[in-house]
Amino acid sequence: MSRRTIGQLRIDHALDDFVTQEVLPGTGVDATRFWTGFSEIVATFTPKILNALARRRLMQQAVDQILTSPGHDPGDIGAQIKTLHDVGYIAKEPKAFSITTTHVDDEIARIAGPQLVVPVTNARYALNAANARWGSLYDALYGTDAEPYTGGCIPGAAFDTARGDLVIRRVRLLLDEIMPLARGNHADVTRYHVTDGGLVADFGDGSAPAGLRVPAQFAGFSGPAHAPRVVLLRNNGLHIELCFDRSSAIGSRDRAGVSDVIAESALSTIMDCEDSVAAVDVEDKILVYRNWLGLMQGTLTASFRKGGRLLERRLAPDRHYTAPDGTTLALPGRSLMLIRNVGHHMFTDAVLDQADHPVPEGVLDAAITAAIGLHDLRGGSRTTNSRAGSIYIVKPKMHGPEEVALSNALFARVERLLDLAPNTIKMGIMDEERRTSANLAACIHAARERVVFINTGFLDRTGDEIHYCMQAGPVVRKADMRAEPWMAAYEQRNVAIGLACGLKGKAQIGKGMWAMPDRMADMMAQKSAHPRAGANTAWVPSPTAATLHALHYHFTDVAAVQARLQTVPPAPIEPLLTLPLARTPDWSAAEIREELDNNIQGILGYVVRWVDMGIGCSKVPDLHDVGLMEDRATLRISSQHVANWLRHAVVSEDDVRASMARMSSIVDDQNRDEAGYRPLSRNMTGPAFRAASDLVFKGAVQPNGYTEATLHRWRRAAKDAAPHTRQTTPELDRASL
Ligand SMILES: CC(=O)SCCNC(=O)CCNC(=O)[C@H](O)C(C)(C)COP(=O)(O)OP(=O)(O)OC[C@H]1O[C@@H](n2cnc3c(N)ncnc32)[C@H](O)[C@@H]1OP(=O)(O)O
Ligand SMILES: O=CC(=O)O
Ligand SMILES: [Mg+2]
Repeated sequence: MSRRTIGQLRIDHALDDFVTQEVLPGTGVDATRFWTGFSEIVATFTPKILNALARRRLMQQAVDQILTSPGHDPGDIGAQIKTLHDVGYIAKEPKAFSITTTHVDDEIARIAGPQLVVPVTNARYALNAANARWGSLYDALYGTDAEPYTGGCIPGAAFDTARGDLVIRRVRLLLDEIMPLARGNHADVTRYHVTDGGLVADFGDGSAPAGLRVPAQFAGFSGPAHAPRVVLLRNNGLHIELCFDRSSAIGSRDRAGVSDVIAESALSTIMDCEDSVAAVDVEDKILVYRNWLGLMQGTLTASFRKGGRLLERRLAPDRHYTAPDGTTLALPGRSLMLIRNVGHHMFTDAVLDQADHPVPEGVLDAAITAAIGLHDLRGGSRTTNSRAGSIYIVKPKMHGPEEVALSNALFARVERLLDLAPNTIKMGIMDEERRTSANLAACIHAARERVVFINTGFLDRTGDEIHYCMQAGPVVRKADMRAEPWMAAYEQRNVAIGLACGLKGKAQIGKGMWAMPDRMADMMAQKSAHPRAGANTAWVPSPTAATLHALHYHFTDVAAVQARLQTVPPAPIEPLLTLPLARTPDWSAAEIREELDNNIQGILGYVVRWVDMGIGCSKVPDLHDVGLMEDRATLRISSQHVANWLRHAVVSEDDVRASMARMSSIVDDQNRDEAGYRPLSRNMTGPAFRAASDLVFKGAVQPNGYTEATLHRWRRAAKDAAPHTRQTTPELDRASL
């Protein structure tokens, strides 16, 4: 790896070339200034980050001491809280305050709706996610189990007319509920048209035409007023398009000629450089940054073959309509994009410091992803991302207010490097570590001028909870975790503290991921709870899930819910700190084996694709064949769970090894059609298997139970052994045609 020396740093040549030749031109920042400034930032922030990591270790040591001290009663929360205050785990609460963040886009501050997350390394998926601002309700209902229909939907099968009719009826009923006519039903309409700036529905039976019950829900149209191609409706700030085409297969069978109903879906998307990607070296980091650059310049494309056809995907244009008053109305064609950087605990050898040590990766991410954001801010992009002039960075895995303050200082320093006005770089704070939940108001206070979201990342949060009580005793089964007192307190407090800190109307209060991408009926039943709990966004794993989850925000006016909740105080801290320990473990041998197999199968199924193929987010079928979204956070939970049960002898090392052997065959079977897959059961000394072993057998001593160090080490070993095992890149997509 050849390097260029600038200031105190030695920068990988490929990264330097990428930054100098691709990122910086057009930003007004020259390369020497960028790298020299970056070198100063590294010199300032590396010791601070190392201190923060040392403090995490000291904190866990103090916790271990508390939890294992003779006579310690895990049920005595009062005593624990006192000690946690003494060791500084619980910080001083700030006085009442309101955040002062400005220049926030409507998608974050004012409109409630789904947030999509996508691995930014996959250009095809990333483009799909950006374009998921708009999605077909017909397709989402027809193509999933959200609309129960005994016939099912078989991918690739001929169109099932009965199922299609059911979907169309369902959508009309939805419209009757959220955008009703003043009289009659949408199902009976034979023609929609625009007269005198209002929407008119004819019924074709001689009865009088009807307008909308709430005429202001008519937001615009395109095409001729007497026969629009599109009618645009709006409810709770979210739009729905009725599309008309009597010559299309669907429209020709429809009384009113409706060919599709398109819902505004993913209002925002998190382009992820963190837990859903496998980026272990400079080559991978450049792929991450190059895709983000393509998104911020509006030039990213991906070519691939689908259904026998060659497709090229690019960013969707904005959408234009005639407003009811005759003026032109433009709506964004794409999700508002945020970028999730890595946490403070990651280091990258893409750049080495004066002691030849890898530099903090979060510092590199902050500088480069913000520099890339300049293309959007300075008008150098073919498409616009932030209309409010902000760059949105999501910062994960911060432990407590000092670490938020550290990120805040880092962002401020990057702003100076890039000549940005203070607080142009906004911060999303993942509430996903225990010390952040316990001090949430202080965390928000530490970034009060730039915070744009708090979000319950319950997956990492569960992993951290298990790691926290590693020494205290065996934890409950994974599926029982959600019923533990800490979880309810965590979710309620996040909303209540967010509202108390003035996030309403300025920022997002978000809920976590739906991790069963194929179970859309279950998602529809359960995720409606998120807006009802006062969250103005919640994570979804796919564009289809975004379109369906958007419906929840039509039924619940989150602004009204938040106004109501504003007087509800946060739950006390005691339940939040109640450990999820199995009080009198009485699991049968079969239950223990089932729990172990379930965890090991998830670990192996995810890790083999990560390490051997560089795929950071996978849908892994569980033992009941339910596809689960697995990423590094779900891996953290499973590996910590096994490590905890090993630590407390619920399972033995032999049990774990036997489970790993059994589950290897199952995972091999699940991947039998995957090109280039190397069976685990025939490769038990290979890097994937060894990574999985390290994750469980060394899990108790991994700082905070993080999986990154182990995954990176073994992925690098796999790449060294077989350098062709690359993750999907646009180039490879093209090459594989
Ligand atoms: C705890 C946390 O940190 S959670 C955050 C990290 N998690 C994520 O980012 C989840 C992202 N989701 C994903 O990566 C995927 O949805 C998976 C891996 C879970 C499932 O992927 P697949 O098995 O390929 O999905 P499936 O076959 O059902 O659908 C594929 C199609 O959906 C699209 N798609 C699926 N997920 C996404 C997504 N998140 N964004 C954009 N498009 C997506 C694909 O582009 C593809 O469409 P295309 O063929 O037109 O390009
Ligand atoms: O990042 C999200 C989580 O749940 O963890
Ligand atoms: Mg997380």
